[in-house]
Amino acid sequence: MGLFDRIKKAFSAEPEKETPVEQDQAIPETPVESDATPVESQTPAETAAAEKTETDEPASLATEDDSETVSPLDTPTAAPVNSEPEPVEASAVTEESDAIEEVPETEAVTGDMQAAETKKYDDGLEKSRLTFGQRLNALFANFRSVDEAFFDDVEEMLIEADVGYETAMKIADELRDEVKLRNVKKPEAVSQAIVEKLVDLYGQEGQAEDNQLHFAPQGELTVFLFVGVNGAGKTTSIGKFAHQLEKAGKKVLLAAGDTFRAGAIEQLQEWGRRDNVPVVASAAGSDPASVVYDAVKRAKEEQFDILLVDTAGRLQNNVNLMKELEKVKRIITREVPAAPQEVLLVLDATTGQNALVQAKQFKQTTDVTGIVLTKLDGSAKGGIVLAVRTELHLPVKMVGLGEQMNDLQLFDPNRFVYGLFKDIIVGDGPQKTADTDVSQAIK
Ligand SMILES: Nc1nc2c(ncn2[C@@H]2O[C@H](COP(=O)(O)OP(=O)(O)OP(=O)(O)O)[C@@H](O)[C@H]2O)c(=O)[nH]1
Repeated sequence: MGLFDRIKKAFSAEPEKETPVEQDQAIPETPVESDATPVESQTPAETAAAEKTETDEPASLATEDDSETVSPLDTPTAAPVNSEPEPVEASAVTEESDAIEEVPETEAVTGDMQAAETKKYDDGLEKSRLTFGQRLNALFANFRSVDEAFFDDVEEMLIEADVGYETAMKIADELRDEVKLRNVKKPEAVSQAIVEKLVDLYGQEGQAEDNQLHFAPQGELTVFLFVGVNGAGKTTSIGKFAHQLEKAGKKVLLAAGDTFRAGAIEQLQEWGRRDNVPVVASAAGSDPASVVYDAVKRAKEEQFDILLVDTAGRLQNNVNLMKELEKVKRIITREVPAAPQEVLLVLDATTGQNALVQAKQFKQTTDVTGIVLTKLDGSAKGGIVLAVRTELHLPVKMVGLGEQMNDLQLFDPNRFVYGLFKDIIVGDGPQKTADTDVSQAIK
């Protein structure tokens, strides 16, 4: 089954209707507990309600009390529920009780959380979705037949949607073959074929594996280095990420490696206060490598789990700043040979093709392991994810889908594609999915 079929199946499934267990029987009323779970106790119903009203504060205004939200990254390795299922009332157990076992409460809880995550993607991608939808509509408004002029229009539409030139050509070429093969003539069938092609591109080259974040084994220090141009969202992403790691029970330390801009140090320190996470910082203008050295030393001595390193915004073509970045990286590796586990390039999705150019040059000069694509919520250029993926072969590991503390999400291609094309993909809207990648991210 191809990725596209899997997505359609996942999102059009109606599991509730088939089970004899009522939703409130499947989900226990009592607060869930787990020794392994540092997340505040919360009933799944509360979790769902909180997610529904989506009252979590904007990242810029966040306080320490954000207990109403549970994001995927809040989900630690262990499921946030008792491993012992709540007993189901005798009256609810019928001869169909086999089916009850097929819907364990853990799955129901996970389903609620997954629905909330899907909603974040849907909301965050609204602008891009509208753009794609409008472009497809415009394309088919003057549709006469599937001829060369039509394929030229398709190419143009895809380029405008920021999927990248190479990707646009590739899709248009494959579409020509597909249309011939299937003998497709109707606009709906052609538009479906376009979406299928886009979706298939995500499925290629092991996307499911390498968009994972890599952490050091338990008990060892993980270091993530954040790089990118000014204003891309590095500091904000670190702040959001630290918040989620901390809530997942990790001991997190931040390093204010952006010593170039005094405001950046203060900004990170402010995040440290909100997240209740310590920050290693030095005066503006000091050597970033020495700040990072101090941070690694402290992280090792005090047995922190994760160190997140902020760096100064730099243009990818500034040789000196790029050398400085290499020095920072060398120091980390000298002190912790397996680190940094991730060098995350933060890109601002609203900059479209410019983000692609930046990524190309950073990739040439630094060992970037993945992309954090921010501000997708403010961008109509969601197609850029495709371009980064197919033209640079760099995995998108996290996406910024809004200004809330929990709007930094692990990148999930299924949710992303659905969020982008849900108006076109045939289905009943977001339902439970079997995807558990997110909870596996934090080790
Ligand atoms: N809407 C939205 N805004 C975001 C997102 N991520 C970051 N921002 C905003 O983008 C702006 C810049 O973010 P910073 O974190 O300061 O960027 P930076 O890369 O650290 O910038 P320098 O410190 O100048 O290098 C801030 O106003 C953030 O609130 C996102 O996913 N969505």
